[in-house]
Parts: sequence; C-alpha cells; structure tokens
Amino acid sequence: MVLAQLGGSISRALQQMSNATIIDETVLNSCLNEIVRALLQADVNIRLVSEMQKNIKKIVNLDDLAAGHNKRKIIQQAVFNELCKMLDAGKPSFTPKKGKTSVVMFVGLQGSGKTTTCTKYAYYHQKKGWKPALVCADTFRAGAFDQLKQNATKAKIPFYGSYMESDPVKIAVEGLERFKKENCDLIIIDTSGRHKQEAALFEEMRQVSEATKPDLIIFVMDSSIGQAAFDQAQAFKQSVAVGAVIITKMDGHAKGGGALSAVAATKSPVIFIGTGEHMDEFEVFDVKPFVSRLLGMGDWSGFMDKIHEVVPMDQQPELLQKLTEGTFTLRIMYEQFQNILKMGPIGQVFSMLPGFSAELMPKGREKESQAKLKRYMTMMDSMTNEELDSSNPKLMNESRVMRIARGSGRSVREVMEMLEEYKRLAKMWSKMKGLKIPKKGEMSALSRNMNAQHMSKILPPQMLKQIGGMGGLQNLMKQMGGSKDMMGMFGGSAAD
Ligand SMILES: Nc1nc2c(ncn2[C@@H]2O[C@H](COP(=O)(O)OP(=O)(O)OP(=O)(O)O)[C@@H](O)[C@H]2O)c(=O)[nH]1
Repeated sequence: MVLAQLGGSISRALQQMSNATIIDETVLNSCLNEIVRALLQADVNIRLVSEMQKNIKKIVNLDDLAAGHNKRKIIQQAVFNELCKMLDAGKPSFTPKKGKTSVVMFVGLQGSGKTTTCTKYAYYHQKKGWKPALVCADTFRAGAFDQLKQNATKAKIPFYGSYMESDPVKIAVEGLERFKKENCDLIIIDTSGRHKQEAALFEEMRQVSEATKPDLIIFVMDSSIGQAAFDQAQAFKQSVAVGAVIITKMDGHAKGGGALSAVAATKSPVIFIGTGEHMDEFEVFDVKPFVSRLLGMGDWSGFMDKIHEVVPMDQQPELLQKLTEGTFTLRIMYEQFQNILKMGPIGQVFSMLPGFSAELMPKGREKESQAKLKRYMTMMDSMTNEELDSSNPKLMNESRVMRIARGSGRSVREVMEMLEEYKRLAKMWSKMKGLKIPKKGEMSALSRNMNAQHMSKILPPQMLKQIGGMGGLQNLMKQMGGSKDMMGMFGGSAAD
C-alpha cells in the first residue's frame, strides 16, 4: 500500500533535518514542508494536513532543538501525536457484547467492499465464539444476495435474504426477527449501495435504520477514494448515525490517506481495515500501533499478540522454552514455518518490528518467501522422526539427503539449501539462549530482556543495514527500553 511509503518519506525528511548542523526556522520549515508533501501525496485531507502543520509548529520549540536535544525524536513524536490525533475519534464506538443481541448495519457505496466486509466481520466474531448471522437487505444490485449467500455458506454463518422481495425494509425486519428468535448475538444487516451518493440511497438507508434500530452503523469505505473521502464520509454521516468506519482494500495500490481522513469527517473511529479479498484478510485497527508501524517505529505488542494468537496456547510454553534453551531441531523449524504461514502476510508481521515499515518487504517478495517455506516443509514431510528431532547436524549424511530429495520430488541441491537454512536458524536461536519471552500482556518484559545484541543476531544482515546498522538498531532499542512500554515512549516527555 502506498500509505507505507508515507512512513518512509517522513523518516527521510526527519533524517535530513537531524543531519543539519544548525536547526533554525528554515531547516524546520523545510522538514515540515517535506512531511506535508508526503501526507498530501498519500491523499490525506488538505484541511487536516494544514492544521497538523500549524499544530506541529506550535508544539516544536526551536530553542529545544538548538539546545541539542534529540531533534529527530522531538519532531517524530510531534508527527506521531498529530497523526494519532487525526485518526482518533475521541470516543470509542459501540462494542457489541458476546451473548447479548446486537444489531449492526453496514452502509457504503457500491463496490466499496461492503458485502465482503460484512462476512469478514461476522467471521472474525464467529472465530471468537460469537453466534453471528447475516441479513441481505440489498435489493438494488442483482446478485448481491447470491454473493452474501455464497460467502456466508463458505464461513458456515446463517443468512437471510430473498430473490423475490424488493422491499429492503421488509427483508431487514424479517431477518432480524428470525435471528433474534434463534438467539444470534450479532445480527449483521448488509444494505444496498449506489454508484454515487444519491437521495434514493440515503432515503433507503434511513428507512432500514428506522425499522431495525441498529446498535451500530458501520460505514465501509474503499481506501482508493482519495481526496473525495472526506465529503463522502460526511454525507453518509449526515444521513444516518454512522458510529464506526471500516476501510477496505488497504492491500492494493491505494494511497489510503484519504479514507483515513474519514475519521475526522464522521467523528467515528476506524475499527477494522480490509487487507485482501479473503475472509481472514481483516485486521483490527488501533490508532497508535498503526501510526507506529506507518512511521517504521514497530509494534511489539502487535507482534507478540500475533505469536500468541497463532501458536496454540498449550504449545506456547513448551515451544518458547525450547527456543530459548537453544535446542533448535528441524521439527521446531517446521512448527515455526507453520506459524509464520498462519500469521498471514510475512510483510505484515515484519512491519510490526521496529525499523521495518511494510516498504521494506515488498509484496512480490512475500509470496516468494511463503512459497519457499512451503517447499521446505514438503521436504521435511519426507524426514523420519529421528531426523526431525535431532539437533546433530552430522546425522544428515548423503544417503539421507538423497532419500529426502527423492521422497519430496525435490533436487539434492534444494534439500541442502533447506538444511543450510536450518543451520542458520539454529545458530541464530542458540544466540538467543536465555532470553525471557514474556507472556501475553507482559510486553515491557520483552523490551527489558531483548537488547540490541539479541536483535542484531536475529535480523537478516541486509535489514540490519537498512535500519542503520548496529548504531541505528541501538537507537531504536534505546527508544523502546527507556520507556515503561512501547507505547509509553510516545506518551512521555519529548525531551527525555
Ligand atoms: N483486495 C481487496 N479486495 C477487496 C477487499 N474488500 C473487498 N474487496 C473486493 O472488492 C470487490 C467489491 O466488493 P463487494 O463486497 O462486492 O462490494 P459491495 O460494496 O458490497 O458492493 P455492492 O453490494 O454492490 O454495494 C470484490 O471483488 C471484493 O472481493 C479488500 O480488503 N482487499
């Protein structure tokens, strides 16, 4: 996504400014102009950008900069705070409660991804133990019901709709009554879209909303909408009580900044973003970790949460213990690959590490990396238990390598390559020996235990170079380590 480049451009502007020997008004202005240009290029609303520029100038004190304080950090923090402010609606949206019936209505223009998002939203909650249900009140687009039905069937979510009935209000009310009787706790109503904002669309939305009295109305917006986003979002908000926003297609080439400006227009928070066409390409949106990732500052809690999310609870202590003991077997590597593949796009996971904006892991390369992991796993499928559980590299003699190559339909060279990768990872983990990996909710422990030495050993050399070598890494770690937790750093005093 183009939004990722925004972080890169801002970081470059900050770097240029920090390189200047004397920071005066001219240097500061030129840095801010660069940042403004980057934000406008990402399609962030013009009014918001100029407001942000004014605010940063008010906050950043030239005397502080001249006194030799960490200039980069002061301005970075001001930019961070302002971006967060822009994306923060000030109050959380209504949050449905499991076990208690909630009605959520989806609105948006045609093609925004509304129908797909309704199912993603239902599926997300279903995985967490909810009983969701989908109602198709889109009678405007032929095929809308079929699409919802298909998606819902795939995800095993109950649905309601009609090929014959043309009154969306009637369908919405019928669906609602039925699923209330069936004790569904999250009833999701998909409404019609139109190609553009039209009086008929808004009238229909109002009627469905009046008849079903939803607890929450979610406005779905395509991230490629650009500068028009602000006005579009405002028009929807004026017609119905929009309470939250979901931005779709954040995986594409869209600039994204425009859609993010919708928060200011609707005064409602973005709660999820869509990152692909598949059901699980859907992420909870949190302002601070998002901005942090955008600016390449990393998101430790997100990273660790991902680990806690994908590694089954009962396997976590055992796996983490094995990893930190330094006994890294091929079986552990296999399990790790499985976890990485479950984590979703590798770039997404990497972007949660400090210093890695999504820009560093281009989309094309992610697919390549995933295919490689799958290839390695096929080869490991042809290994015996003894081979998988051994940490003795000498065990893998020529005849064993040839047998594995034959069994997996791969070349000897490829098996050797996989074993090399294993050795590299085993070496890396042996250096991590003794690292205390925190339990869920103990992120600060990781910051304390993980030092730059540890980090530098697990990073691919090329990436370490991109962060600015050991020095750059130490700076990043210092920023993290000196604070109560990762996010505390941004809330604290700028001059510390
Ligand atoms: N890449 C990508 N594609 C998406 C995402 N969300 C939806 N889409 C695609 O966008 C297209 C339009 O999505 P729909 O769900 O049909 O759109 P809609 O807003 O419901 O359209 P109407 O029902 O006509 O109002 C489909 O091809 C979806 O697969 C996303 O997050 N990423």
